[in-house]
Amino acid sequence: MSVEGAGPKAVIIGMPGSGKTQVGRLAATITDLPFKDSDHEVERRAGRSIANIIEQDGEPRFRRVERQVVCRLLKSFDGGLLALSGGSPMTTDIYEELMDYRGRGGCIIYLDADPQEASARVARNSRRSLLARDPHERWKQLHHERAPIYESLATTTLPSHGSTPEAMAQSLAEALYERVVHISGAHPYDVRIGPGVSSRLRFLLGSQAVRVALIHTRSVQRHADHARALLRQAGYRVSEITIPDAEAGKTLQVADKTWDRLAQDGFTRSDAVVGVGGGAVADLAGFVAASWMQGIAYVNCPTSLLAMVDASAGGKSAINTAHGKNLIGAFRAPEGVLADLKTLKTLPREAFVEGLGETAKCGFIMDRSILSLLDDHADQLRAFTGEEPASWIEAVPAELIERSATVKARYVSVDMDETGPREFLSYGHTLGHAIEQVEHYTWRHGQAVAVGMVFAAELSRILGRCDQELVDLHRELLGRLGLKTAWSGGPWEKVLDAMRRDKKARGDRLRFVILEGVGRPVHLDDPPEQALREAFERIQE
Ligand SMILES: NC(=O)c1ccc[n+]([C@@H]2O[C@H](COP(=O)([O-])OP(=O)(O)OC[C@H]3O[C@@H](n4cnc5c(N)ncnc54)[C@H](O)[C@@H]3O)[C@@H](O)[C@H]2O)c1
Ligand SMILES: O=C(O)C(=O)C[C@@H](O)[C@H](O)[C@H](O)COP(=O)(O)O
Repeated sequence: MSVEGAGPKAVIIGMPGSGKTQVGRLAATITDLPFKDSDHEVERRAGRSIANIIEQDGEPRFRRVERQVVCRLLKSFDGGLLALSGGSPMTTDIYEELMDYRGRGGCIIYLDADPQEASARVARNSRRSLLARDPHERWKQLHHERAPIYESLATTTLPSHGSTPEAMAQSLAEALYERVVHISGAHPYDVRIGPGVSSRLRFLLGSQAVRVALIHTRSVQRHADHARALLRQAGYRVSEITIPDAEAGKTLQVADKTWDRLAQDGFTRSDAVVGVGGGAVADLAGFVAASWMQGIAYVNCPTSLLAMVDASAGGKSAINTAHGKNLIGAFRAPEGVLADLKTLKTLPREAFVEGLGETAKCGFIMDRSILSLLDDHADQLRAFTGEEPASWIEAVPAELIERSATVKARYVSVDMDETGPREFLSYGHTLGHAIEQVEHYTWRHGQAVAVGMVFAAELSRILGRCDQELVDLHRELLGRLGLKTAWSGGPWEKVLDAMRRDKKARGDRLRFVILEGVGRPVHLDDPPEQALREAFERIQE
């Protein structure tokens, strides 16, 4: 995240005793950034202690000086870490400046302290004169008043319960380099993208869950080991469930075995599921969480590019049946999505390239800048090895993930249950899913969707809804990214039959998403079979 114009890299807010100064200083050492504490700046400017200012001139005078100091730092302390006093966000001018800073892309980190730990710390520190009398009671009262203000400002909340200042500083340092996409709606949550974001797992799961089912495939054992360690450290009882890889994990049999395990291990409605893996894991874990006891909490930790850009967010989950792809499923929002960029290191090239298919889809349906980014970096992207420097991963793939997740968020936030515009996210999927089924899931999803998009573009052109340039753009860009643009499978009748089970179909009518231009998706109802056949012929190899 970076703030537009001048301003700190991050502002740290929170109650007295939450460790803002200590944690901020440690985080500044880890990140090699300058650090300032607004209380110290006020004291430096006044040439005396805050206790002295309050005692002699009163609190209103102190707040006036503080307002001048903080408002100046918010504009001028470029790239530094700024810790504010607990009360400073309560001053209207400072609150408004903070909102403005946040609006410019600024990062505001709220250290959400444990009441016992923080008030005990305050009680030991006699310098905090505002809390000098009955510190525990006064702390609680202030917390009650201030927490809603802190929460309304925070771009990131770091609960500090039971954490050491060093661990908090590490989480804070990681939070500085993460990107956040917010998904709103009845159950809002964030998609966090960055190196090391999986350390947030405990904060998302909270204190309600006792048991956590950690669902993953063998291929990501190393990332699951990391998640297990984090969960155990946080005191959860972990049931590790390894499922078959890829589409073989998205079946009723696997779901059934997983439900059995939840029953044996005593999972109740307050327990939770964590899915670590590619899109197939996100689908199975999300479906199990949505169906167990009519729905329990879950967190997705995507480890493939495709799962990061698409499958892990949105709360749609599905399993396949013998009759087709994704025919059984549910809608249930996760508690959050942690796209830890470090996990991409082990992702095989073909799986990475496949993820570019769904990324391009987001570009075609809504955000042209995604297509430009893909085009600019096509050679490096298609040659992905996992050995790329972190600086490149955090610049190019991270940007693509953030932009694609933003496209997804725009649709999901207004149409969680897919009664309208969310269907645009399945651009290229009507034929794509049919290819996967006809090919017995030997084709990767992103590759099948790439061909499906070329088919949809051809269909649009045949019906006079777009020009040839758009079709050419599909073939050129997807081809440059190492994605397939043709398929010679069939026969047509089998493909048509599979497409009839696409979830956009209504009664006997097939429905497609086509484009009238980049960023201009529309529904196409019941197209003539002749046009479909012709488009199908044009995608033959
Ligand atoms: N629910 C949704 O909104 C949604 C959206 C898009 C796609 N999907 C589904 O997602 C699936 C495709 O996702 P995918 O491309 O991630 O496929 P996948 O889950 O099969 O993963 C691809 C391969 O990469 C491996 N892998 C994943 N991360 C790895 C890592 N970090 N290191 C080593 N190996 C790793 C997997 O084990 C697998 O072999 C499809 O089933 C598709 O239907 C769902
Ligand atoms: O989130 C959605 O909605 C999508 O359609 C995203 C698609 O990329 C994804 O492949 C999804 O699983 C397809 O859903 P389906 O309901 O058409 O099977």
